[in-house]
Amino acid sequence: MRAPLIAGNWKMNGSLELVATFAEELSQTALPDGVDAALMVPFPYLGIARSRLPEAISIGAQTLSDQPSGAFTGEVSGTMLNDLGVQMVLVGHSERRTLFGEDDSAVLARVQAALEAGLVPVLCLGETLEERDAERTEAVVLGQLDAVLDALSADQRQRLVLAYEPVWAIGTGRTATPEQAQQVHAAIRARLASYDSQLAETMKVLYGGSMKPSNAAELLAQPDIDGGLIGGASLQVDDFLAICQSAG
Ligand SMILES: O=C[C@H](O)COP(=O)(O)O
Repeated sequence: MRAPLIAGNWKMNGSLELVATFAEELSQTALPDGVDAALMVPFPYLGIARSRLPEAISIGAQTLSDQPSGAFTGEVSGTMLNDLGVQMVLVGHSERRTLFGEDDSAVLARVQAALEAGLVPVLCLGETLEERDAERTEAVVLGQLDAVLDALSADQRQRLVLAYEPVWAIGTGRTATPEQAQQVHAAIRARLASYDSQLAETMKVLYGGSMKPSNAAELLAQPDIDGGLIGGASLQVDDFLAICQSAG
């Protein structure tokens, strides 16, 4: 049984005031039984988010360096994140792949750095609209998955969370239909089974891309969708909580 995980990704948004709002609301509102929640906040807010938000909410970063330490001005290592009590980190988000040139080997290096630091990597996968139109969705998504899983040990693979995010649905208001999302999630699950049947049973595969309170329930009802990676709607505490309720 995979407990659903609702993870908010604030991207480069938010403020100390928003952290305080979430801290207040989330300390007054219990999450539904059996639902895990996480917030991926910008680097400057990680420490205060960890200290002010309830322990039940995991705190995540949005990227990390592929290096453990050294002369890499501006970078943040997995060990530093761990020092702050951060538990998770996004890796391979499409905005990192597209805007910051992170290819599959850069993504793999960051997954390995996260594992080395004791963090849970949330590995993001997804196709562009052009790739979907060319009927290459599964080839692209499974290729991104293999590029990481092939290089990890069986034990390391078990520590990942996956997020399928069709690039054309991110921040566009255009959500994959539940059937479209389920089809890709099922293909991911089948590929996981080709590595290890236990892995396919236990690994959480989240959906991301314009998930909001009005569409979360039907997406989360799909058998292979184990939660959501929420961008825009995670900036409103009421919307974030409503999506957590939908997962309950
Ligand atoms: O990480 C979150 C995703 O990029 C989804 O963002 P969105 O919910 O604003 O479409």
